[in-house]
Amino acid sequence: MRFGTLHSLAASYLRKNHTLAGLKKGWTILSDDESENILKEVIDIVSPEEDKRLRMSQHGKFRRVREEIARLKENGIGIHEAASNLASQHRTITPVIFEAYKEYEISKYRMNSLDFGDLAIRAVRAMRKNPETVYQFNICHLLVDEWQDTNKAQLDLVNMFVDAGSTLSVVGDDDQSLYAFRGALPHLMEETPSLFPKLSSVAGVEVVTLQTNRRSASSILDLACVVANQNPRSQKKTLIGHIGVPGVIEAKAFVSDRAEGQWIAGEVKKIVAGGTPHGQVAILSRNRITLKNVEKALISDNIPHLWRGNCSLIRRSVSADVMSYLKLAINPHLDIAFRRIAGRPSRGLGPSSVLSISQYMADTDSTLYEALSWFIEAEGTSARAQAGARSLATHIAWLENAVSEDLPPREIVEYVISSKGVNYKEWIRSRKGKGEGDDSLVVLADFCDLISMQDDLQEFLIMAELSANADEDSENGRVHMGTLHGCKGLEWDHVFITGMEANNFPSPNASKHLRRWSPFDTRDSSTVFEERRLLHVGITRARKGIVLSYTRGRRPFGKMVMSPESSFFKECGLHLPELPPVNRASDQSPSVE
Ligand SMILES: Nc1ncnc2c1ncn2[C@@H]1O[C@H](COP(=O)(O)OP(=O)(O)OP(=O)(O)O)[C@@H](O)[C@H]1O
Repeated sequence: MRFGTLHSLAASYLRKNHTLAGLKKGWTILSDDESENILKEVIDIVSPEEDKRLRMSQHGKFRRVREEIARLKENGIGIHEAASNLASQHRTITPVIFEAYKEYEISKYRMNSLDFGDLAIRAVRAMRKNPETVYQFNICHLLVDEWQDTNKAQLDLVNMFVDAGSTLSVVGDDDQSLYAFRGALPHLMEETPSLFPKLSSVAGVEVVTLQTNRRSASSILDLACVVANQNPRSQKKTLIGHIGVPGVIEAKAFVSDRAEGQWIAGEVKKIVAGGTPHGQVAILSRNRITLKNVEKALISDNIPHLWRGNCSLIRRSVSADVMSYLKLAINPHLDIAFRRIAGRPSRGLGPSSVLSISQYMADTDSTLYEALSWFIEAEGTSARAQAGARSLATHIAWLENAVSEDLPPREIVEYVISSKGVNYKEWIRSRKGKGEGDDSLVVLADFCDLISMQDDLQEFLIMAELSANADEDSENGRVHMGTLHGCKGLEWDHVFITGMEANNFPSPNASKHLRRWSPFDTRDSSTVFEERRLLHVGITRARKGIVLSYTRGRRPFGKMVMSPESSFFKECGLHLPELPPVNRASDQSPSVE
């Protein structure tokens, strides 16, 4: 039996069949930072000002192009399909976006690398051309959880196995579909029976509705159903509670975020004093920014807490440096990794040296690695830069050789960090307090510990990127803080949902955002359906108690912003206590509720 994500299934296929997918041995997955850096360079090449939708700040342009390319990939639209789309009468892609997409793909091709969005698309394309390869995995049954979050590219991947004779079970909940903005299809559960004609014609599709909930108290489930049933649906949602504890639902109103934070911190203390561990409490919000004051209150009250988010070991700067060396070891053409480590440790290769190496690379269509050899001999290269380039070239050659000789990953890392090789550790030590985190050496030790458990470098690099992209596990000894999007699949005894303001939740930007980014499935685009599903997910995380809180005046960025309460209170039939009239003094009061 094999376990994994659809991404990792596609990655395994590509490892086995890299040539069929147009990849060379040693291909690597780019981290999000690496893909972003490539895209930033692409933006400069493609004259985005020709697209009137892209007449905005540099950062705005970049974000928009990045998101449009991601959407195309999530919808299974590779560069070939994008070219057909551009040429068609009903095109949904603009010439500038297509050009950016193409340049981005060319850069990745040159670097023998893929981004996350490529995995399913590239595997499916190779499978379609070589159908016999689908049988390599010998999958007779496939079970996919969280099916409602599947995008078109992943659906195509699943379909390849189904077409090859595999049976399929999917588990999901349309009311927990939160990723339309990332390409998930909002009615996937409902439509699934019709999406697999092969299964329907052979054995039929059996739909099993799971209504018994063994997590939450009945009153909490009733509230969740009230929210879910506000959305149009073919069948009314009913959940039957099975745990025998009474649920507590509270709606709270505060004049200021400071008051809200202090109240929540006080409640957490009471809950913990009653014998519940910190790890059984979560404070969630539509946006991280509305949790700022809660965090301050938790810190002031010395309440241990944990932010969920992208803080994994793999994402730390030190790990990213060492990973770049490792990626270069198996793929010396990965320019983006090369650029990261050219000056880490510093070796006389400053930005201008890296720039001339890059220019040579662009002019001669070579890689940075090849350009390095040119740079060493080039006229005008300073002795210091020359020495730096020479030492770097020696290191890369050593690393390449180590991989071809199958040296264990731990020995390769040892070369990178120790004085017998790159001497990275010493450099990090010397940088303490000069831009590197104080705990960098600890992070480096943790990373080395992790690598010492690995046998296969390429597999490790692929899996490390995949796992760093996944959500982190919650830790039991700390109050969890995070966004509603990040809380899927988790559960706590007590949940606080803050920031229930009209200007925050439902997010006034949500429909605009969905309309812009879901050009392929616009059914939900002008609605708050997805925001309701988000609230539904938040409520169903709680076992025993849920608090929904509204704050009249917040200072998200220093300036006070006032807002009426979220329309969700009324929809839920929850009544808020009345607040005193607006007045500067009471708005600063820490304890008005
Ligand atoms: N048969 C059972 N008996 C007792 N407890 C159960 C049973 N099945 C599930 N549970 C408990 O119910 C809770 C929810 O289960 P689980 O996480 O599997 O549901 P889910 O449908 O995946 O939830 P969601 O998708 O909403 O996150 C868990 O605490 C789990 O331990």
